[in-house]
Amino acid sequence: MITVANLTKKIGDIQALDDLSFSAENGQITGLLGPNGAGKTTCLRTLFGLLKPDSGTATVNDIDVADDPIGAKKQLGLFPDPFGLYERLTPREYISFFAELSGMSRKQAKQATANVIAQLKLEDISDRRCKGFSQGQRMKTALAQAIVHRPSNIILDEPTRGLDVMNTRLLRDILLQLKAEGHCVLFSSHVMQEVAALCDRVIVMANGKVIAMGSPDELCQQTGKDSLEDAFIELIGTDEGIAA
Ligand SMILES: Nc1ncnc2c1ncn2[C@@H]1O[C@H](COP(=O)(O)OP(=O)(O)OP(=O)(O)O)[C@@H](O)[C@H]1O
Repeated sequence: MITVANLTKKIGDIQALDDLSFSAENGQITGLLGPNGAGKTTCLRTLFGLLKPDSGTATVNDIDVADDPIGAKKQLGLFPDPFGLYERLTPREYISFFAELSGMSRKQAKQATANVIAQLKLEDISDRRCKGFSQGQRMKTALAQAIVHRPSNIILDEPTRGLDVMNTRLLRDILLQLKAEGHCVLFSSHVMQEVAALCDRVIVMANGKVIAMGSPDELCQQTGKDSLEDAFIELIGTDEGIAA
């Protein structure tokens, strides 16, 4: 479970997070939906301990990220930018490097890497260098890295960016599988269809604040609209920065 409580963060003159509070439950996919500049990335970076909030707390399975960053990270998988893979490494080397960073012994890391390679059906590329990989191959390698240590919580920042339809569907299936296994999945997006199709709960954000939260159906009911897209525009007051 992931909880943020009263998070504030000012970057330069911009109030990127403004008293932001919400939680994401186990066994659910929670979407952080907001227009460009809403503060989604800032929130996720704070959760992963990459940014220090000015005030408020971020906790992962009740571990305060600021007090125990290593303990919190063990419970958290971060889906990184798939374009930032180490090109000289093979997926097997890359994934097991991160498994060891999470605190596993070399032997445990080797086994965990073999398991995740089988789970994501990466066998055909697992011993090729990442250089030249397609976007889908990169996505799967990045995701394998995020889940190799079996974290109970996974956060993903705009995971479908740059993916084609097939790979978007593949990622969707993997997220649904993680949810079915009881993981807490939190992802940010400004793509309405993706959020409507996947999320049990949606946190609507703008200007660093929570504007509304609920299931896609509840948000439609709250606003008296038929689609999440119309509900979102009603809540935010504009369709700027949103993709259908
Ligand atoms: N390093 C930085 N320097 C200056 N301003 C920043 C920095 N990081 C974030 N901001 C500002 O903080 C606000 C929130 O940015 P953030 O990247 O968290 O939004 P986002 O919701 O992830 O947007 P997007 O959908 O465009 O990725 C924006 O106004 C952004 O310009």
